[in-house]
Amino acid sequence: MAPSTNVDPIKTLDKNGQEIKSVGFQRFGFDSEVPIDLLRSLYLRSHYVLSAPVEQVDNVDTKELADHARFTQGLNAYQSKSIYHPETQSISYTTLTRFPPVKLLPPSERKRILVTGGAGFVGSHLVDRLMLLGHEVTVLDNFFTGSKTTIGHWVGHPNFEMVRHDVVEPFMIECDQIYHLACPASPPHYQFNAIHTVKTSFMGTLNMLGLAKRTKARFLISSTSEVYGDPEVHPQHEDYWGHVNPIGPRACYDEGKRVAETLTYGYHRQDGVEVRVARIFNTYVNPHDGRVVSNFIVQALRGEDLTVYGDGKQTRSFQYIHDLVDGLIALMNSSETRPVNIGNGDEFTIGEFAELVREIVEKVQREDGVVPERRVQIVYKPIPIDDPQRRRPDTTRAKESLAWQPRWTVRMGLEEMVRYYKAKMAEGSI
Ligand SMILES: O=C(O)[C@H]1O[C@H](OP(=O)(O)OP(=O)(O)OC[C@H]2O[C@@H](n3ccc(=O)[nH]c3=O)[C@H](O)[C@@H]2O)[C@H](O)[C@@H](O)[C@@H]1O
Repeated sequence: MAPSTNVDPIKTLDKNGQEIKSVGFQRFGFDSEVPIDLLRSLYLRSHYVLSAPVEQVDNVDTKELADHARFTQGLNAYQSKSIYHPETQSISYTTLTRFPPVKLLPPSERKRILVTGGAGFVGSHLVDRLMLLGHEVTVLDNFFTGSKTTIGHWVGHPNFEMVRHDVVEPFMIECDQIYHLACPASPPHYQFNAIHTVKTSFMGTLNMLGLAKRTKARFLISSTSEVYGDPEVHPQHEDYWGHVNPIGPRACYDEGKRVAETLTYGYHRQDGVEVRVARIFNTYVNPHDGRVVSNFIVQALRGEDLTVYGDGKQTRSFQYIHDLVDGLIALMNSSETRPVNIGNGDEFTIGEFAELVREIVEKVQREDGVVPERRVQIVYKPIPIDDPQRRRPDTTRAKESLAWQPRWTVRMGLEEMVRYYKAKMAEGSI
């Protein structure tokens, strides 16, 4: 059952019109470069579901195959296709018997890397990269917002381990590096159980710092632009102390991350733990996330109106996941111990962003010959409490200390994301 090849694969061009064929780089003695096509082939891997009635499993809809082929471009040998049977609402999973090639590193270069929250959106993309680069990766996740399907394609690989574990409880393992990403990050998710969110930030970070201290592992925490709150300084530089409401509905996350940073520097000063602090700014995310990028794309693809909260004049600056993963790996392997903003400086009002998503979805639909029944509209809903009014990172420090700057414009990233969401919709998983 070979995927259709008579479709034009998507191509992403950089700011100079050159096709982007790989992500990552070699810096600070750590090689993080992998082909982008290989990464794309992983995204759809365990979701690679085709619809077919039970009796027709060998003859599935080629339109779905075409949508997948368009996104993944190749590497069919490593794809597995599960089958969804609509009439019985059941799924026949296919598990992988062959993994994509990973680098063979000498033991002296192969690191044992722990990724907490490794089944989340950022975590799973980081895990893909670290695995392809030949490291030994252990994922800890409680699967509250993360999902096994994001990293299922590595289960069984000799370099990979996945453990269901909540970081609020201690965890013992030997490791060289810890990427501590575990914490729900979407406002509806982190407000769902505010106390557990604070506990995750405090107890989780305490436990992982304790582990770093015992093993002498280098510790990187994913902090957030939310430590700046509703900022009075624009753009936000790392030296700005922030403007956070300590008792509002967002406080469980904002204050949680602030105390997590406090703990991190406590262990650094008192116990000499090697620490790295990444303050991550808005990043494109998975469907069902509840944040603005996924809401708008899914709404536009479904032909539903785009919901702008408030008057849409509040601003955000969006970065693509590959840039973020590049930034995290560069920071981990650099000698920078101060907090570093990782984000894209292209600032949009949410109203402008809604229009951009609508325009890009329309462009993709035109390319695919889809004629929507009507043009989706932009509708306005109440603004959430304490919603920050302006947000844009000052990334001077990342540029100077890590030689890092974003490669993906918002438009490039959005086009790829729309294609990805479309492929997932075609298989029925959105
Ligand atoms: O990524 C960040 O830097 C941080 O900010 C996010 O918070 P926020 O920027 O408010 O994320 P969204 O929920 O995506 O909202 C962005 C803006 O779009 C608006 N929005 C959101 C969703 C929607 O359907 N429509 C809409 O207009 C929100 O009101 C807000 O003004 C999250 O709290 C954190 O994941 C993260 O650490």
